[in-house]
Amino acid sequence: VTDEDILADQDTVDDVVTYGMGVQGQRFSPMNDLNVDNVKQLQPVWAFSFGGEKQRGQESQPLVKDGVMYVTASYSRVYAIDAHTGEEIWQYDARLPDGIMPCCDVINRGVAIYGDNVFFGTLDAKLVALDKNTGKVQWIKKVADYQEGYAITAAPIVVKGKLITGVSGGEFGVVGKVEAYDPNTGEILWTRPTVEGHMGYVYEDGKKVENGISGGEAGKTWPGDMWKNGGAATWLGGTYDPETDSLFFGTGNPAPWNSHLRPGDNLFSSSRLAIDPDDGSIKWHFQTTPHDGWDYDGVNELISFDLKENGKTVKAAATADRNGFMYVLNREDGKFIRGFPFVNKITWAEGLDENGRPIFAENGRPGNPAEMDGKKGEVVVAQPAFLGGKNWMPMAYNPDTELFYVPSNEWSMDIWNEPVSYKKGAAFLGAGFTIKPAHDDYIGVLRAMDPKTGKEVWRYENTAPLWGGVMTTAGNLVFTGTPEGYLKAFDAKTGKELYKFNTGTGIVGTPITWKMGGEQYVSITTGWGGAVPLWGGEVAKVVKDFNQGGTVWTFKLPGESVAAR
Ligand SMILES: O=C(O)c1cc(C(=O)O)c2c(n1)C(=O)C(=O)c1cc(C(=O)O)[nH]c1-2
Ligand SMILES: [Ca+2]
Repeated sequence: VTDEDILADQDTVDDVVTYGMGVQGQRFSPMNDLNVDNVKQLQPVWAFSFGGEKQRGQESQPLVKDGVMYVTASYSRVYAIDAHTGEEIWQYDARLPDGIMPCCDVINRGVAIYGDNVFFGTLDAKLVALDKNTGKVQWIKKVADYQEGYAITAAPIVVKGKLITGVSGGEFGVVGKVEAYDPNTGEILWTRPTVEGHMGYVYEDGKKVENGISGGEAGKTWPGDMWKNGGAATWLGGTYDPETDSLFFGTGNPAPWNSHLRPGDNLFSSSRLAIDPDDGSIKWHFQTTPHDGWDYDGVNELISFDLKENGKTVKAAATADRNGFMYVLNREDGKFIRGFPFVNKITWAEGLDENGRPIFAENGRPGNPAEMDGKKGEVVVAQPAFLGGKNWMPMAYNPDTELFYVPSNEWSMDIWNEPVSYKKGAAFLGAGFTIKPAHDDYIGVLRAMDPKTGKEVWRYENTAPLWGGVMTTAGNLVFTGTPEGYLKAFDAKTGKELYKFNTGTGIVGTPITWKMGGEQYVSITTGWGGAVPLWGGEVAKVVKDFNQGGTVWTFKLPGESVAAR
């Protein structure tokens, strides 16, 4: 796999070599062999079990290259599978220490591929390079200290010959960062901390050279020393826009959750960052939730697209935030074009100002314990819940319909603050919460959103929270999976449900499609898990009976039973 293969991924149908089905992350396939007229006939061709006794939370998006599928599973495992037959080629199991601390289940979202190697990040915060033909380890590199609470759950990406990763750990007061490594050797090339005050570095011939303090200096938007454990984890990885030569990484919650301990905007938490892939410099930032007090991590993917409006084409990008607002930005400079709610109710803000900054609602923030009995601050009911109007599960953009397909949820939480102080490797929250459904009969809403009007064009309501990614195609289709276990397909223009198939366990994975032997295939990982059953409060009671398991399913239209080799 070359840089050219990676940059062409959204247009080439024979393989899927990037997380996002293209570096811009649109998750759009130009194929229409499979379409609204024939999708009803879609049938499984094989299913591959991840096996093992401890499978859960399969959030991986598979990659496919030269008839081989590369997919990760929980507990930092990788499989290479013959994409024609579903037979295993090799398996790699990372040896994890006992003390790993992923906040939100033992998940992994996928591999990157470059040259003859596949790469992935582990729950003990390492990058691993494996020979794509044999699964043999090429190198292993420690990215951060898991004992401080660091982990890696995102798929890395390869941009301009560099392997780029984010880190998890916002709930433990780590310092978020984005880093680039040499894919051939595993040597670090640059590091960019995402909390104001920390120094970035580039490495020249093995020498560590200062490359500027993030935000210029410490203490501008943080009180005292709070920036030293400020969170802003880059835990969902990033996208890349070749036209502006920018990496787009989101940053998670500031630490601790209790916002009364850190008055100020707390840069660069709950933000989107445009980063120079050559040296890790920050080109611009857009903060969705300044002084976040609700765990509204700003990590959700920023998808580049051409916004055609008033006879002009703007290089735009859009993101649907945990905080309930969807944002359309100019991706050249990060300027706010427009923003609008994509969920039914937002309690913490009254709206956005002309720069996209939230207008905080009075009494929307959980209270300060210091103003109560010192043990627990005033409880507020906040919507969306911290699990978000949308969480990690990627949306998709279809340039034919010019709509975004957003997997979203409607729920609220009781949230309160408590005193807390930083202790290495311990949860750094200073908050408690209980999540509650917002409606009697559904939580999940797959919605088609128009980035020009901010209007919802169609919606599909799902009983359980939606926690899987979305894909759209030139066949006028939208695919996603449900925790109830169904792979579903909808008409991209109308939202009419056209297809469903019960995979037997809840889906929190992300579908892909590719062509092999002249036929269009669709694959998705299945296996219930992720943050909802762990942190979902009253929602977790509703979803606790979904079976776990772990399988990758592959589908195509009836025809030859096994594609021509
Ligand atoms: O701040 C962080 O470092 C961090 C990391 C992760 C993660 O790595 O999965 C999640 C979250 N936060 C988080 O707040 C969250 O709601 C969440 C849901 C999930 C999931 O995969 O279901 N991961 C994470
Ligand atoms: Ca978080």
